[in-house]
Amino acid sequence: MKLIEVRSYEELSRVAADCIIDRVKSNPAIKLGLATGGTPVGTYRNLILDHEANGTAYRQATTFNLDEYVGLDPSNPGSYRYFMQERLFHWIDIPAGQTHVPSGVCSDPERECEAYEDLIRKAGGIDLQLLGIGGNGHIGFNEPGTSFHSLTHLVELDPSTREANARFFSSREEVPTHAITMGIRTIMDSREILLLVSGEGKRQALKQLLNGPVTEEFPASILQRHPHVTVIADSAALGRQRRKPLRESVV
Ligand SMILES: O=P(O)(O)OC[C@H]1O[C@](O)(CO)[C@@H](O)[C@@H]1O
Repeated sequence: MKLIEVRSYEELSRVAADCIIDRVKSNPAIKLGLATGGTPVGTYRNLILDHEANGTAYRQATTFNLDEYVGLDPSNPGSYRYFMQERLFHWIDIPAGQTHVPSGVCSDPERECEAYEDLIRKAGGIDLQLLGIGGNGHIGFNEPGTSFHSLTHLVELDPSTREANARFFSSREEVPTHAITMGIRTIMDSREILLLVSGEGKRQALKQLLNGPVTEEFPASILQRHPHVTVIADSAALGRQRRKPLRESVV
């Protein structure tokens, strides 16, 4: 894995956006895997600023989001479809039909999962997958114990994940109990992965990701086996201050 150490969340967001912009420019019909949560918000802000200032085009791009809460329709502000509309899709020139988020309100979740896998496969797979990491090592909504062979599936959320995501809802009880998520294998099949880690709260998870064993008890650890992963981590997550702006190393 390549590790890029940055000083701050702002720098992390700029570096991540620059990487995405670079890939979009060299492959305008790119298939992008996208993430939600607090971490990628600054990255999306930078993509929008760049689109406005430099006209980077997303007309030919296709996106696949990692996950969606079960029971929340796209008009619900807690849903990930709503999040993506507000934070990115509305502000760039990507056609709505080329943005994909699993449906949280389908009548048959199992079929929805299979259909989502099919969509990704028919698109030719994901070129670049953006990821955040949960404090317990989850990627997407793949909680500890998830099989490394899993494809898109229905999950019951860990209480710690519901607790961590309660900040996006008006009360803890409103956080859905289930979600549809790309599986670990779906994520690992991406040709390139960009993982963002920010803040003191992620320090332990980052340490385990970089130095721990590969185990299903810590889902993100499988990324050590992917041939093309870049981790961008800020000082707070690394637990050390950086005076110089950027440092790249192979870990
Ligand atoms: O960026 P955050 O809000 O810390 O979340 C980390 C991860 O947790 C999730 O929000 C799921 O709980 C992922 O979508 C995200 O990648």
